[in-house]
Amino acid sequence: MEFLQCSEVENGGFNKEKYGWRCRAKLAVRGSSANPMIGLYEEGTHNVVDIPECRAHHPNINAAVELLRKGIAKLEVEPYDEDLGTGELRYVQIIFGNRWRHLVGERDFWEHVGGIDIYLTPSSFGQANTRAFDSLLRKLHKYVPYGSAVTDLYGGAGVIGLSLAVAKKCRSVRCVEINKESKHCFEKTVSRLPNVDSNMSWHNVDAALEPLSWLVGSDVIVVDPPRKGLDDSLLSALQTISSVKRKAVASSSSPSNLKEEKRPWILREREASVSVQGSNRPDESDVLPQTLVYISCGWDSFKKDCKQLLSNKAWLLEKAHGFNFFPGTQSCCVKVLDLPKSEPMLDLDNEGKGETAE
Ligand SMILES: C[S@@+](CC[C@H](N)C(=O)[O-])C[C@H]1O[C@@H](n2cnc3c(N)ncnc32)[C@H](O)[C@@H]1O
Repeated sequence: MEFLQCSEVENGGFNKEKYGWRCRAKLAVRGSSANPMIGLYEEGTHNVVDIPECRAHHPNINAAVELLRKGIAKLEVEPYDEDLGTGELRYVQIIFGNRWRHLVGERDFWEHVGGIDIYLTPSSFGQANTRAFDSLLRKLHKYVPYGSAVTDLYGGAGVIGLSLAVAKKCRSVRCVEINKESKHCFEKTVSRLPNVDSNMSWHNVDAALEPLSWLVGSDVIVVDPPRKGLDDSLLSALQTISSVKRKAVASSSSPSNLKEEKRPWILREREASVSVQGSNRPDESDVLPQTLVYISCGWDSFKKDCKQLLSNKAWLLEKAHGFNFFPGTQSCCVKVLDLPKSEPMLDLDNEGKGETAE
């Protein structure tokens, strides 16, 4: 399929920094084989709007759509008909999957974000709007104390964790990611980091499995889940950890007293998929998270998760910031910092319009 060429969009065939084009597309196909419509739903309907010259998509996506249009007509492929439930082609996804063929241009794709060089492959998650992401990271850095132990859940190639390792001289950074394709990106990125005396590791693990074991040992937890939000098991682990912490404070437990408590989790030695050791390897099993940073690209799931975290005062919301990752749309990316010290500042029923805009 000629579409494979679109992987080049991800691999540096254009200047994302400058234009901020979207380089992935999921489009609906309707109409007839003679006159196919390939585009997005009109707001609030399932009427497909043809967008042959979409200005938000990279031109290569538009070119691929044009090629598809010709192919549908030539091969007489019948687009889906929602009323009749008939047809052969309903949606197309452009630039997805984990098999890529290098056609032209540089084989390696690096971008500079969060103060470090990041290596990305087409099959690893990459932020579409690097300029907005860079602003988000710079803001995030301010909330992470120097020398923290950080766990970066839903970490992709580890961009957030590794930028923190460098900027905040973190004593440890653990990145947890379900997509094994991102391991190579983490390794390559680490290879270009300046000298950092930090224990850095990347784990190919489902964050929903044994989440407590990722929370214990961290001062700061960063979560950056897909649009569906946090997994239930992680949400309840975050609530559990908060109540353990409150109990510890109430009984003025020292860390060593905490160690003696019967704890509901067992820290099992895990085999890290990638591990880079700094000189400092303290026993972190008594450290509990003080700060949770929630990066969200799904407002509804974020509201739901946040309400649950704020219930029973498990966590208190300190700050929220909105970032315009998708210019020309109503979507924004929200970064929230939960710290157990002040009252909520964000009105969760205000449909995401009340935060500081960046
Ligand atoms: C919004 S992306 C964020 C990636 C990364 N933080 C970044 O900024 O590049 C969400 C990531 O979560 C990963 N993911 C989805 N479900 C997961 C799970 N259950 N456990 C761990 N990672 C998961 C996805 O593969 C994806 O890389």
